[in-house]
Amino acid sequence: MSDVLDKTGARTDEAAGVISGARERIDAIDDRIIGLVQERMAVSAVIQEERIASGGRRVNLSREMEVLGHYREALGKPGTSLAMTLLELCRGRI
Ligand SMILES: O=C(O)C(=O)C[C@]1(C(=O)O)C=C[C@@H](O)C=C1
Repeated sequence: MSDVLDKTGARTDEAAGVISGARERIDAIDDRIIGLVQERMAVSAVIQEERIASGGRRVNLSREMEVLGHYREALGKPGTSLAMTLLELCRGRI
C-alpha cells in the first residue's frame, strides 16, 4: 500500500485523493478558526481590562450566560462545551 493510502485509511487511490484534498481544506479551516479564537481573546481582553480599570470584576456571569446560550442555540449541547472552552481561553479558569 502506498504512503498516501496508509495515511488516509482509504482502500483505493480515488478515495485517498478525495480524503487528502478534504483534509487540506479542514487544515485551512482550522487555521481560520484558530485565528478567530485569537482575535476573540484579544477583544475579550480589551473588555476585561476596561472593566477592571473602572473598578469592576474580570468576570461578568450574566454575559457569559448569553454567550453560552448563543452557542447552544446554534450547535446544541456540544455548543455549550465549546463556549465554555472559549470563555476559559478568554478569561482564564474561574
Ligand atoms: O462581555 C464581557 O463583558 C467580557 O468580559 C467578555 C467575556 C467573553 O469572552 O465573552 C469574557 C469574560 C466575561 O466573564 C464575559 C464575557
